[in-house]
Amino acid sequence: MILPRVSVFRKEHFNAAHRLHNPNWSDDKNERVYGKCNNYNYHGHNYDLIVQLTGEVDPETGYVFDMKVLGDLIREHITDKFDHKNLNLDTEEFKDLNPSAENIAIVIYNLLRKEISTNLDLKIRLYETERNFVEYPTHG
Ligand SMILES: Nc1nc2c(c(=O)[nH]1)N=C([C@H](O)[C@H](O)COP(=O)(O)OP(=O)(O)OP(=O)(O)O)CN2
Repeated sequence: MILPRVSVFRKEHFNAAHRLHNPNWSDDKNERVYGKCNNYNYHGHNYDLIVQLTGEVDPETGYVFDMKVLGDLIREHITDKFDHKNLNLDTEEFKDLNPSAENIAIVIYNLLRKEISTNLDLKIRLYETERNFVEYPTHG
């Protein structure tokens, strides 16, 4: 029997500070490429995170995945780690990784992927501002 596949979404939120900076470049080049995002003393964003899971609807529960449990997983593995943190200074993940929206989405994906069955496709959408957002991965 072919079971219908549905996507479920959970939205969470965290605030964090960061600085976009490439240590292999001169200060001038960093300023030219990243502009105000290279501010020496960091700057903050209100990140909106949308986690998408896609899979078959379990005929017994009617669920693809319990969205309450998904919220708990995101809080435990993502927002408790990054909320109200300076990503460059306070987190292991971005010690040597530029905390662009793209890299933050990849890090979040890799942290959550370990927690969720591979029967489910996982996709991350991260809003850095109301107008700037990224998705990872680009397929699935
Ligand atoms: N590919 C990427 N481009 C940019 C990133 C990024 O992570 N990946 N980050 C930034 C800035 O950190 C931040 O997003 C601010 O960008 P900006 O466009 O200035 O922010 P707003 O949308 O709030 O401002 P507007 O007034 O709409 O310009 C930049 N680029």
